[in-house]
Amino acid sequence: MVSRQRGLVAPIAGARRCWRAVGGQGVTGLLVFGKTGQVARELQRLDPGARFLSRAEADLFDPAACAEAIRAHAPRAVINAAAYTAVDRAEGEEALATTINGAAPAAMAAACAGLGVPFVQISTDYVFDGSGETPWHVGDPVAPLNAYGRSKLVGEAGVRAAGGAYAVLRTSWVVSAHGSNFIKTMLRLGKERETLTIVADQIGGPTPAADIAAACVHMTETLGSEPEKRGTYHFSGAPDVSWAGFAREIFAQAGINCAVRDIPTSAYPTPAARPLNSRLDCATLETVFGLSRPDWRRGLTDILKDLGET
Ligand SMILES: NC(=O)C1=CN([C@@H]2O[C@H](COP(=O)(O)OP(=O)(O)OC[C@H]3O[C@@H](n4cnc5c(N)ncnc54)[C@H](OP(=O)(O)O)[C@@H]3O)[C@@H](O)[C@H]2O)C=CC1
Ligand SMILES: Cc1cn([C@H]2C[C@H](O)[C@@H](COP(=O)(O)OP(=O)(O)O[C@H]3O[C@@H](C)C(=O)[C@@H](O)[C@H]3O)O2)c(=O)[nH]c1=O
Ligand SMILES: [Mg+2]
Repeated sequence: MVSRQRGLVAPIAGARRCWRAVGGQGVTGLLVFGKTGQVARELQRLDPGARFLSRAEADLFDPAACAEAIRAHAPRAVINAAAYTAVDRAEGEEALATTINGAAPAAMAAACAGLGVPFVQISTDYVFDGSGETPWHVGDPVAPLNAYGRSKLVGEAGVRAAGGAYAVLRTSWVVSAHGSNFIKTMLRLGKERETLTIVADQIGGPTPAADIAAACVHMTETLGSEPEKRGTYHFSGAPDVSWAGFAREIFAQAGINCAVRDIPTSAYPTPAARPLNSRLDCATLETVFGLSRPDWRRGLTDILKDLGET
């Protein structure tokens, strides 16, 4: 479990005191692309002294401008929490998604490598084709089923090619009190309907954005002194569950009286195909960075409290 209160944050806070303000652009030296997204907001909560770049300040559609922003801020570390995340819309906008999710992180990673500072890129379970039932290892073959997954894969390759002290952190099913996500959709629909039909054959790990933010910060800290830990890692909440099972737990914890009926993916057609098996084997992250899978049920409790639902 990533401890948001003690284990993880305290040592980071200690390390933070050693950092000096860089060019008046944030006091901790951490530069984050993204300001309004789920992970970006949790990073703000965790490290309010970091510098967060909005789309107006750094548009990922302009990768060179993103690299220039990094050089201008001269940060101690960079986390990319911005991305094109509209999975279905990406089917009709793959070139746009590929610039934002592919070329921009590649340019950021190259700028970070040039400055010798750590860079963390967040990627996705959607790089896998979802076959089988065993959890995906980091070295398993990738074969995305949709445009979003392909665009994220381009980003992964670009970040690796840049070298430097990078980490590609693949996560899945991100949830928080902010932005749009499955918990918020279920709260809305569950109050309107008596029954919902939800796919029960897509299995994965819902992951609280707060835990991803804590993991990213911890990884930038570690990579600063141990760049040999660069690489690709998996991080998802436990236990693995279907979307239908996830919906049931949301309604149970929120006290919403809405029945969930299991359906197969084939009964819920969407523009983008989604993987059935999104289970991620997160063992390497635990071995190398000491970060274990957070229990998403506890994260859900926190999110419902944040939303004023409980
Ligand atoms: N959401 C999920 O379920 C999952 C997400 N991920 C990955 O995790 C990371 C964080 O995702 P999450 O926090 O959910 O993202 P959100 O969808 O909540 O937020 C996306 C962020 O990216 C910004 N953004 C989008 N396009 C641009 C652009 N052209 N230039 C600058 N900023 C832009 C948005 O800004 P604006 O407000 O201006 O639109 C917003 O801040 C991403 O890399 C994503 O691929 C991985 C697995 C699952
Ligand atoms: C609203 C609804 C959804 N569903 C299904 C559709 C889908 O398979 C699943 C989840 O729906 P979403 O739209 O939240 O799924 P989606 O936006 O594809 O979520 C993905 O986003 C990207 C960014 C990622 O990287 C992935 O890890 C994953 O989190 O629930 C139902 O079966 N019934 C419903 O009533
Ligand atoms: Mg979505």
